[in-house]
Amino acid sequence: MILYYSTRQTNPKPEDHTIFPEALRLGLAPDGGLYVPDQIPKFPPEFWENIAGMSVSELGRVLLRPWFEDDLTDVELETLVDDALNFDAPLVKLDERTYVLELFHGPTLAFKDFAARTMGRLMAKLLRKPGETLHVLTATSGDTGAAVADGFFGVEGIQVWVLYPSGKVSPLQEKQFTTLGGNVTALEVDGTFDDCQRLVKHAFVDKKLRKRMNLTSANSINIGRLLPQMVYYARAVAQLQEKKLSNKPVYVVPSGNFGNLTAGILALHMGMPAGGFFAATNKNKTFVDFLESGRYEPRPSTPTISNAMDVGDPSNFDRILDLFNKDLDSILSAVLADSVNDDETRATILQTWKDFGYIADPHTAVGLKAWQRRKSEFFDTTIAIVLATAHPAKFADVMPEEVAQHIPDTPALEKLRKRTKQAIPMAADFEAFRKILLQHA
Ligand SMILES: Cc1ncc(COP(=O)(O)O)c(C=O)c1O
Ligand SMILES: N[C@@H](CCOP(=O)(O)O)C(=O)O
Repeated sequence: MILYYSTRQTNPKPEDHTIFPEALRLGLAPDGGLYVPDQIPKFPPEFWENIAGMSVSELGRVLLRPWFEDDLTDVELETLVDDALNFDAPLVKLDERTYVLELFHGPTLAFKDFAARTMGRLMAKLLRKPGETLHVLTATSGDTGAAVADGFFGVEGIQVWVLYPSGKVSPLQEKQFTTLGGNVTALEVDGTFDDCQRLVKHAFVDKKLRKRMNLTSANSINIGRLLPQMVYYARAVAQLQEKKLSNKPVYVVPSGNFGNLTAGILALHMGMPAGGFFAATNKNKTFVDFLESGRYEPRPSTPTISNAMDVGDPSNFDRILDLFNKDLDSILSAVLADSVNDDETRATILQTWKDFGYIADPHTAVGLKAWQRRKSEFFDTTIAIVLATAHPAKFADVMPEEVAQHIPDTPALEKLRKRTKQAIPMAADFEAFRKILLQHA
């Protein structure tokens, strides 16, 4: 049975472990650490070599099976996964060595849909109790809020709170989580994304609040978010086989809170073939500096045009350390990192359009630029899979006009433009947050 312990436990004893539904419910461990699994099921090379033709949901059924052995029957898991993961992640070729894995074909047009839809269904199945409300706290720099709002909207017994930094998300992202109403309440925080994340984390260690309210988190601090994110990495492997390409690509991951990268590393531990991981950040480069200096020095985030990655203190850092037994050399043997500024991001969007007729959103462009700059450090046969984390239509306002004008219509987003924003303004102050929450306890 897979059990979970907190990253803050150096030598976890049996009583420090918890089962999946409890880790899902608590979100953050009571000591403020992140839950990590005490073992990772491994699939043999023959499995990974023979997955051509498997869809996202077929891969989800197989890969997630060992993780939920004690929580869901085969039929329950299949139904849940088929319903949640009902869209593809196409692998698109740019040149001989560069492919993009498009993760934006879900309802809110960003990679968060894979996990938010699966997690919403897991919470509804495993955590809801008749007559009780489960309060789902979510800090967002744009996309998580949208995916969680969509994935949890109208689910009975669940109240979603989305905290976002005022003026620091794109207009369409904001509309995605401020116009639904119902069980989704948006809190517009006068501060940065890091402030939003701090307020959410504080709520989980506030004993009074926890006693009065059934709280959980839909951010990547919750282990329930990361397990489903492994599935699209496997879909990339399947497509490499379909295209008869090298089975050991480098995965270039545009990174902010490092949930996406952590999910890739979990997949690696499950036996997924990979030539390595490449974390691409914008100017918020706490992790890049850590790999260079060995010192983790979080700092306030600064705004960029790849706003969803504006994170100065990435949540999943401790999980990455844990997955590599806190050994910097082991991390360095599997993970490279680089930082890309806004001018380089804009230039890459333009160049990618000119060279390949491909429209990359600013987050994907950060990944493309990092790969272009460092690809000479890899064998000439190494190919990169750059994770395309969002649809460009969400960020048209900050993209070069010559490219933005070619973004295809996205009816789902167009409809949003006419909707009216509803958000409660809030100072970046825990007492203010607690007061609002307690009014709904
Ligand atoms: C479009 C986009 N790209 C990249 C990221 C960074 O992902 P992660 O926080 O998992 O590192 C985010 C936000 O999470 C995002 O919304
Ligand atoms: N980039 C994210 C920030 C929250 O990250 P998460 O992966 O921890 O939910 C966003 O778009 O909201």
